Amino acid sequence: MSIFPRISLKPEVTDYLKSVFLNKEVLAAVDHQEANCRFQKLLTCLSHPPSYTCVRASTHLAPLEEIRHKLGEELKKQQMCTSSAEEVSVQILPHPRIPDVLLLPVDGPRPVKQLSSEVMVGAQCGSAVLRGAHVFVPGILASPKYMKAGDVVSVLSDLEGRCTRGATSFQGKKVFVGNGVAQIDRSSIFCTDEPAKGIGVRMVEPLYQSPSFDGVLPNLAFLQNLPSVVVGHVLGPRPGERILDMCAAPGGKTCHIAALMRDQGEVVALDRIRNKIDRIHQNAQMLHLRSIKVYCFNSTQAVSSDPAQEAEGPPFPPESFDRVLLDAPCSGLGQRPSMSCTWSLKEICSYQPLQRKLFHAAVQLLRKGGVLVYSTCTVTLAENEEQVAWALQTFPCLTLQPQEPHIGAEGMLGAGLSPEQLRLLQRFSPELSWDQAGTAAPLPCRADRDTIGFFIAKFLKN
Ligand SMILES: C[S@@+](CC[C@H](N)C(=O)[O-])C[C@H]1O[C@@H](n2cnc3c(N)ncnc32)[C@H](O)[C@@H]1O
Repeated sequence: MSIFPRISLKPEVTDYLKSVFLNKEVLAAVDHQEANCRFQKLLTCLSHPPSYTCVRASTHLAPLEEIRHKLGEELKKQQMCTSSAEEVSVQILPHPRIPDVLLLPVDGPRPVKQLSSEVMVGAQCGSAVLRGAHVFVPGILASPKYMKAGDVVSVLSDLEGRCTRGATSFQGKKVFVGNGVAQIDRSSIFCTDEPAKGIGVRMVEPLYQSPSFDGVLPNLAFLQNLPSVVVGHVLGPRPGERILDMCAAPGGKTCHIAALMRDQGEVVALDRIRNKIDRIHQNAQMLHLRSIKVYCFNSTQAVSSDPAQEAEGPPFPPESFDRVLLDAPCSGLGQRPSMSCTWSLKEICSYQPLQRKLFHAAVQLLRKGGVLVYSTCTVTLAENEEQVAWALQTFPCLTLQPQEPHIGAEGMLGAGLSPEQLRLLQRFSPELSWDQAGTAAPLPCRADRDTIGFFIAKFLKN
């Protein structure tokens, strides 16, 4: 059900996206009204959270059923703290086709009454609350003047990033995301030299209720969007192989790859941003994975000009890897929920050249007969199908491969790809089933459709 306004974008970005979703090839296949209706649904579903939470289970450490049982027990304990014993029920379902996925329904939107006491949080924090998080202190922008720990407050998300930090009220564009209990006085948030950390508002009546995974079985249950889990399976790593993850932080997919290899072989994880590298180490340690080697490195320069170089770390000689994952930096327009994006069209369009540079390095580093997977969490043609068309033309050694599992839709029309090529691509398009019927379907059926916007292409190097 829609309760939030459509995602707010700069008009130039809306016009651009509309021209993408109503491109000539699309309009030759479906009528204008239908294409426009899909585009409007996209803008609406992007501002709403998916109707379930996806957990990747560490099946390299324990069987799925055991993890499912333990998770159920932990979440029951969590619920007992806020509800009476009769009300406690936790539904955790396995995914019918993906052996390491557990799905938990989200209850929402719920009829929660907004209060007069308002805590304003940043848009990113507001989106996290809609996916089950509490409010952490750094996310708080404004609070009532005399707010004390223990006060019951409403939490609202600042849609356009206009709320001044430390304000006592805010009249700009905002949306209500639920009620909670302040864990900290206002003075400890804004009037200290040492910035406070930890939970600032514990959500007790969120608009969308889903379990908080903060500290719950951290080594066995890893929160990850369903399409991101699909990427690991599509890459298909095998024990003993050497794999490169070119854009790895925070390491969700790196760890999945190592887990699928039963921690046998080597997974090289690169990321350009130094302070994100620690997260890859932490995640690998938490999941007991030792086959991961992490380096802070610009992957566009990861190919060594000296083919005889035998160094352990980057740059690497050409053809050093059995499989390469290029989970590319992208405009991120598929993320849900996302109520506003303040980026200019120039920013949105800035990723295509960088992705191509990374692609060049990926193809060189892959051995003949190896597999390359390219993925993004965005919805544009320029970063997805157009990149595939460009890659097939630029690298005659590459051919598109079928994906397993293929639970999303096929590629989108508009980049000149043939119907056979489009069928080999996997595009997660939540707008295609954004209606009452789609969200009312039983969970395992709707899980594959009610996802973030995402794209996956799999290539073989001949
Ligand atoms: C989509 S995120 C990766 C998410 C990650 N694969 C996961 O599943 O947890 C893209 C990452 O690319 C990194 N990045 C951007 N440009 C890069 C470059 N030239 N070389 C290496 N990493 C880069 C960013 O720092 C960011 O962490």
